[in-house]
Amino acid sequence: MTARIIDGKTISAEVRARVAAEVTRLKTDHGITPGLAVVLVGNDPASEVYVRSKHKQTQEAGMASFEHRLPADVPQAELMALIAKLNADPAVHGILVQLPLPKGLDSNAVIDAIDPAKDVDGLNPTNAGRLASGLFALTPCTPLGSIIMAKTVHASLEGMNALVIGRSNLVGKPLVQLLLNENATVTIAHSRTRDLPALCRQADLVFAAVGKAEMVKGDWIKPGATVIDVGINRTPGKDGGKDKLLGDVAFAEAKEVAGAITPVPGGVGLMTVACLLVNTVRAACAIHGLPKPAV
Ligand SMILES: Nc1nc2c(c(=O)[nH]1)N[C@@H](CN(C=O)c1ccc(C(=O)N[C@@H](CCC(=O)O)C(=O)O)cc1)CN2
Ligand SMILES: [Mg+2]
Repeated sequence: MTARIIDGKTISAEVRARVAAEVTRLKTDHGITPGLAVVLVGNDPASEVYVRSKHKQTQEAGMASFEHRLPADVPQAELMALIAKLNADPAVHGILVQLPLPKGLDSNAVIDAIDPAKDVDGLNPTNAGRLASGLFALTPCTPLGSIIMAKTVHASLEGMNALVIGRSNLVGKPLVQLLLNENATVTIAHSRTRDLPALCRQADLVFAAVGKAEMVKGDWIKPGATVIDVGINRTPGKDGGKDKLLGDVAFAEAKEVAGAITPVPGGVGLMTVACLLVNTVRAACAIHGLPKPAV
């Protein structure tokens, strides 16, 4: 059996179209233009690409995009002052600080300083705690996108055995909470987990978010399982050729066993930016006291 490919390009385009329709409604019915501020510190090439893509897609959805670029040696106090300014700006409904920050800057302090109502990355401890408590929360974009992708295969995740490999604040931990909200039975695995292949073979849903190229092998996958690959591992191209992107799953092997699988590139990564737009619209509605939008 060859797995169905869960196509991030198509699914993210559908999400972005729904966001654009919601933005039109907010402008027409309420005179609100959702605004997203993205802060990029330093000039990490991958971060530059992601920030450009966020700017372009925010504008395409009809929202206001504010880009703030700071040098890698910016003092922490100056970055904190920018966050305070954005927190107070009524045109800004979402604030995102591109990660990782250059060495010497305290990203926890920065994330902590973002107004939870504008924290469209869902990383502020208030949003993390609210998500864990089952309350309305802005939730991290990659886990949100991963759930949307899994639900294109299974209308309900209730009762399914879900394995999350990785326990980062950006992906693994919030993904566990989102899966619990879907009534899945969740196991979280990490670098100290014993016999990961055996654990993986029991999972109906596998979410791989470890950051190790092709770590999850084809014979770890239960036949027919759904595999969501969150890994984006950049590996140098052969003979000085273009860099290659590899997921955390050995795709060629896994697709012969799985029922459905996301590719890398063209999978979850594309959902990250689409879900950022979703969160910005959700934040704008909540800030203006409007009901949760249909995105
Ligand atoms: N503040 C944040 N920083 C980072 C996040 C985040 O969610 N918030 N996630 C990643 C980077 N990221 C967005 O910021 C991101 C990663 C990947 C993609 C994407 O479109 N991937 C494509 C391939 C693109 C390429 O060629 O490099 C794909 O998978 O098909 C978008 C956004 C870390 N930092
Ligand atoms: Mg991400």
